[in-house]
Amino acid sequence: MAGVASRCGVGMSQQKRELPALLRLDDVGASVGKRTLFERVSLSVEAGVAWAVVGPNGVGKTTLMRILAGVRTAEQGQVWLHARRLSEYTRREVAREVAVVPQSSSPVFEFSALELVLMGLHASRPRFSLPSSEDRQRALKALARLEVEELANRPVSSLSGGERQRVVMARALVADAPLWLLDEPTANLDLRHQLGLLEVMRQHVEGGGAAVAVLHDLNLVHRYFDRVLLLAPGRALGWGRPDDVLNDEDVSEAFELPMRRVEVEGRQVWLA
Ligand SMILES: Nc1ncnc2c1ncn2[C@@H]1O[C@H](COP(=O)(O)OP(=O)(O)OP(=O)(O)O)[C@@H](O)[C@H]1O
Repeated sequence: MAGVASRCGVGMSQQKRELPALLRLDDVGASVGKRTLFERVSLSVEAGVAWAVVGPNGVGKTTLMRILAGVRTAEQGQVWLHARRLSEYTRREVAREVAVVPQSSSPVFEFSALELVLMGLHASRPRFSLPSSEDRQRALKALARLEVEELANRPVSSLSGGERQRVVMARALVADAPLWLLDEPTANLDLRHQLGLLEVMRQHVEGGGAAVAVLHDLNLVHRYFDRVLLLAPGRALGWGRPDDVLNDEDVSEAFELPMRRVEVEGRQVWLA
């Protein structure tokens, strides 16, 4: 395996030098108790770029997303949002910059789908203000974009896993935050809706936003993501362009399973 540094050299700063980093990780590491999950991860999330985070169960993907969202402090290194340390922002300031789609969300209260989507607007509205009719139209449009408009008045607790996932994605869409953090956004979705959701993410990125998403399907990484971070138990194996980072040797090592990448009709496909 080549060293991490050689692959990190495929930094986006060389590719899109003109675009400022929204989020930057400097030598970031995380551990739980005495167990190191990963260390020395240094990368930039720039406008116009989608990053995927991949690796086996329990390797630290959600932990990393929590660090990027500012709800967990990294044991090592620094995270920068624009030019300031992420830790210096208030929660409300972070929410204006970062929209989060968590791995799974169980509603505590009986909100309707529309109310849940409207929560995406809270950070950019005066405190305790009621949503305007324009806000409601925006939220309905976001629900329609995710093909769940007809669920607007349904209690979120009554939705199926896949329906709820798309409603939560609509909340990110309406928030208008430049950076999206998506933790397994496709987990509960059938293939058509997985592709639809990733098209929505792509549109956000092409429009000058950025995204970081945890994914388990490596085939989708090649198709929808510009950069990937590959985590293995105890360390980050590499980060950079999917075609470089996701090689047979490193992917097999990370997942502790012999895996092979083949090309089918111009697409990269993984075989186990
Ligand atoms: N508060 C905690 N206390 C103890 N261990 C924790 C805590 N939070 C996370 N862990 C452990 O840290 C490891 C990484 O968890 P994390 O949720 O980041 O993994 P993941 O890569 O997202 O996994 P998955 O693919 O299963 O979602 C796991 O072994 C988890 O049990």
